[in-house]
Amino acid sequence: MAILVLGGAGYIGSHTVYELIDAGRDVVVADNLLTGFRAAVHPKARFYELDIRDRKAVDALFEKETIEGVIHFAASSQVGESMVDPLKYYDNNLWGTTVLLQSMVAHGVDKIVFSSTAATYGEPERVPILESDRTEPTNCYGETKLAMERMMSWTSRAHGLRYVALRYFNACGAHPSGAIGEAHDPETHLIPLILQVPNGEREKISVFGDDYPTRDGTCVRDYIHVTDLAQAHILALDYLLAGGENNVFNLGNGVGFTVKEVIDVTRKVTGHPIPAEICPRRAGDPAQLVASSEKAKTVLGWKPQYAELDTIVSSAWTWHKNHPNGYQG
Ligand SMILES: NC(=O)c1ccc[n+]([C@@H]2O[C@H](COP(=O)([O-])OP(=O)(O)OC[C@H]3O[C@@H](n4cnc5c(N)ncnc54)[C@H](O)[C@@H]3O)[C@@H](O)[C@H]2O)c1
Ligand SMILES: O=c1ccn([C@@H]2O[C@H](COP(=O)(O)OP(=O)(O)O[C@H]3O[C@H](CO)[C@H](O)[C@H](O)[C@H]3O)[C@@H](O)[C@H]2O)c(=O)[nH]1
Repeated sequence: MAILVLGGAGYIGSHTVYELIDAGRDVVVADNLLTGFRAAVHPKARFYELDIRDRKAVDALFEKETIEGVIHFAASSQVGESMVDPLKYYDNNLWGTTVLLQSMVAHGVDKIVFSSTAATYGEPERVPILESDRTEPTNCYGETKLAMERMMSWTSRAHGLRYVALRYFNACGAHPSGAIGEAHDPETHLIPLILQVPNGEREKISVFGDDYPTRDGTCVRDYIHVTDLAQAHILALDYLLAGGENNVFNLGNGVGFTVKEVIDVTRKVTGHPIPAEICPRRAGDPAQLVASSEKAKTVLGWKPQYAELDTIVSSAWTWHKNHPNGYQG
C-alpha cells in the first residue's frame, strides 16, 4: 500500500516525500512540473508526470498503484497572481480537485490530507487565529482553498471520504541535509527574495506597505519550517488511517514577525546589510496572520522542531547559497 503525494515535486511536497521515505513509507509522486522540479523528487519515490485535471491519467494511476491515502499539494498558490488571474485559480485549484475527488470516489480511495492556508481567514477577527474563527478570504487564492475545503466536506457526506485540511501559515526553510529547498520561478515569497540580496541576485528588497495597523506598519506573518509542516502531514495521514474524523488544523509557530523584523533577522544571519525600499501595498494582503496551533499539538501530537526564526532563515540561507539557481544548476 502506497501513499500518493500530488504536487510532490514542489517545495512543501518534496520535503514531505523525504520525511515519508525516511519513515519507511512506500511513496508515489504525481506532478505536472508546472512549478515543481523532477530533481526535487526523492529517488526512492515512483514518479508520474501528470496533471490532476486529466481524469484518464489520474484513473490510470489509481488502477496501477494500490493507494491507501492521498496527500494533495497540487495547486497554484501565489496571492498576487490570484488577484490578476483569478480564473487560473478556479481552473487549477477547484477544477483540479474536482477531477481528483471524482477519481478517488470511483476507485474507493477515501482518505486525503490537503494543503489549505491561512489565506482562508482573510483579515482575522483576532490573533492568534483559531480554526473555528471567521473565514472571509481577502484574495482569490484563499477563496479557492476555502472552496476546496467545502468540496471535501460535501464529498465526505455523500461518499464517505475522510479528509484533513492543514491550514499552513508561511512555509519557509529547507531540508536539514541541504538536498532540497525552496525553488519557485518566479519567486514571490519574502524570505527567499530577501536572500537573493546577499546572494548577489537583486540589489534590495521591496517592502510592500508600511502603513498597516501593526507595530512597525509592515505586515505580520507566522513563519513555519517546511520540515515541521512535512511532519504534520504524516501525523494527519496516520490520524486518518487510524479512523480519525474530518478535521481542520492550523500549522504555525504562534509568533508573528513583521516584514521589517524578518529583514533584520536575515541581516543578522547573513552578515549582509540588505538594503530595503518601502513600496506600495500588494493587493490582497491581510495586515496580520498568526496561528494558534494548539489543536494540531493536542489532537495530532504535532511538535515543531525548528521554531526559532533565525534557525529557519539559516536553513534557507544554506540552501540558497549552495543553489543560487535552484534545481537548474
Ligand atoms: N508556500 C507556502 O507558504 C504555503 C502556505 C500555505 C499553503 N500552501 C499550499 O501548499 C501547497 C504547496 O505549496 P508549495 O509552496 O510547495 O508550492 P509549489 O508550487 O512549490 O508546489 C506545488 C506543486 O504542485 C504541482 N502542480 C500544480 N498544479 C498541478 C496540477 N494541476 N497537476 C499536477 N501537479 C500540479 C506543481 O508543479 C508543484 O510541484 C499548495 O497547495 C499551496 O497552496 C503553501
Ligand atoms: O518582496 C516582497 C515579498 C513579500 N512581502 C511581504 O511579506 C509578507 C509575506 O509574503 P509572502 O508572499 O512570503 O507570503 P504570503 O503571506 O503572501 O503568502 C503565503 O502564506 C499564505 C498564508 O499566510 C498563503 O498560503 C500563500 O500560499 C503563501 O505564499 C507579505 O506581507 C508580503 O506583502 C514584501 O514585503 N516584499
